[in-house]
Amino acid sequence: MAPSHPVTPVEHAQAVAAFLAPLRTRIELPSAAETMPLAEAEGRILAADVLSTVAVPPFANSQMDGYAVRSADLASAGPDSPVRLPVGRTSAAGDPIGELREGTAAPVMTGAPIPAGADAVVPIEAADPPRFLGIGSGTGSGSGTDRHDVPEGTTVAFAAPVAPGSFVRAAGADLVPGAVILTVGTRLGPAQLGSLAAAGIAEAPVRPRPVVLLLSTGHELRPPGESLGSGQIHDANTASLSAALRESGAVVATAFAPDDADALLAVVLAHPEADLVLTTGGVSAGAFEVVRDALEPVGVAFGPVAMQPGGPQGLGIARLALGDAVRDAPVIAFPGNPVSALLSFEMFLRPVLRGIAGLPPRRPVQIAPLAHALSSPVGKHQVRRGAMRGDGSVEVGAPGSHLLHDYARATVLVHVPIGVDALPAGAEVEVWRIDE
Ligand SMILES: Nc1nc2c(c(=O)[nH]1)N[C@H]1C(S)=C(S)[C@@H](COP(=O)(O)OP(=O)(O)OC[C@H]3O[C@@H](n4cnc5c(N)ncnc54)[C@H](O)[C@@H]3O)O[C@H]1N2
Ligand code: MOO
Repeated sequence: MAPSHPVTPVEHAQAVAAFLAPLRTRIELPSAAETMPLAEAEGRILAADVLSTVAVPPFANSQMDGYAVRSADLASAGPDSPVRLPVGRTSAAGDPIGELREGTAAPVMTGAPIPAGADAVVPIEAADPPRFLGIGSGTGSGSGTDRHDVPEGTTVAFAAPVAPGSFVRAAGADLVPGAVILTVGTRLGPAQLGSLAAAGIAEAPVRPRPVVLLLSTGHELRPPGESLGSGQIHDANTASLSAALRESGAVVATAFAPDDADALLAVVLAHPEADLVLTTGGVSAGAFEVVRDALEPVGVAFGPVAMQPGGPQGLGIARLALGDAVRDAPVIAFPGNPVSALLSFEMFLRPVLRGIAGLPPRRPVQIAPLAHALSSPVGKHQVRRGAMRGDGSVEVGAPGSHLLHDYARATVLVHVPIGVDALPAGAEVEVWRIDE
């Protein structure tokens, strides 16, 4: 970034994406893959194609509760000339594959193997009688026992022919052995995890997630839950940015650094696992700018972005001395005001992290008319928090970068571009939905 004159938010977003490109490349290396049990793989990205070694389903099975038949046996069946067949042995889900004797019909339940020799299923509703008699666990033949055989002499009639293959789910219909189940880069959601499980796969190769050290700075901060002394406030950024980072697929470590440059560097050095250090606070023009003081001399550039809130930003590799060795720590520095910090995340970091995580990088965008007039600093891209009204217009809240509660109630972010100093009611603005 250019530290002396403001860059546009678009330019800074591109700079952040370029800055994190090496991290993305590293994460996407096949050799970086981790093997993860399915139960822990939700939301992760596949690091390699996954192939099936088995057929799914593994055997031909019935799509309906009914009778497995040879379709040829019913060729002459009609309303006036029903075909009556002796009832053979039942096939229930979980039974081994049986065999259908020629000229018989075998009760078959949904998901049960089609007996060898059968090529079609007639649903029970189309049989006469249209219900199973003398089989199952409710037949009174003794508690807990399932009856698979009907009494000798039982028959069933069919009043229509059946096409070969009717209601038969073929072996391998979902997956054949050797088929690619999912390709590299696929995000593992419910259907993907289920499909892997159906193919008997218990663990998957996934890409590592970026580890972000989130570092809040400022003597005035106390964790929520603690009482405040004079001049102190509760730390909001750790909560908001931790959630934002996790929602975008990152693993978060949190730390706090007081307003002391050496202490801040020590915290960074104590977290070698971090792929990225994200700081909040201590970057503007005050006399106690700990982030700037600590990191500017070791390589991080600070400067204004023409955005409001979120103007002061920092970006760069901090080269830190570690005994005789050095450690390069990629750093992104956000301003401390809670709205500024969260909007900085929204504009600069969220799209990149979500791209790495296989998530849609952009918010849903729409154009909406303003419910009322507003003003904006002409040299800055202003991002206001707003809410959609029932009539489709957008009501815009106050611009202050300390008004986090307003943000919490907002449903949209309202964008007022550089070069605009005022807009009348009814003017059309770009809004990003944040309520999904
Ligand atoms: N003379 C100037 N003053 C300021 C300028 C400027 O250009 N010239 N820029 C203003 C803008 S814009 C912003 S944004 C802030 C940025 O300040 P810092 O990043 O240095 O942040 P701090 O001074 O540490 O804090 C600002 C504000 O936010 C509160 N804060 C900080 N961290 C947290 C947290 N984790 N949770 C809740 N609140 C936090 C802090 O108490 C301050 O009130 O500078 C302006 N000033
Ligand atoms: O740019 Mo600051 O982020 O407005 O409060």
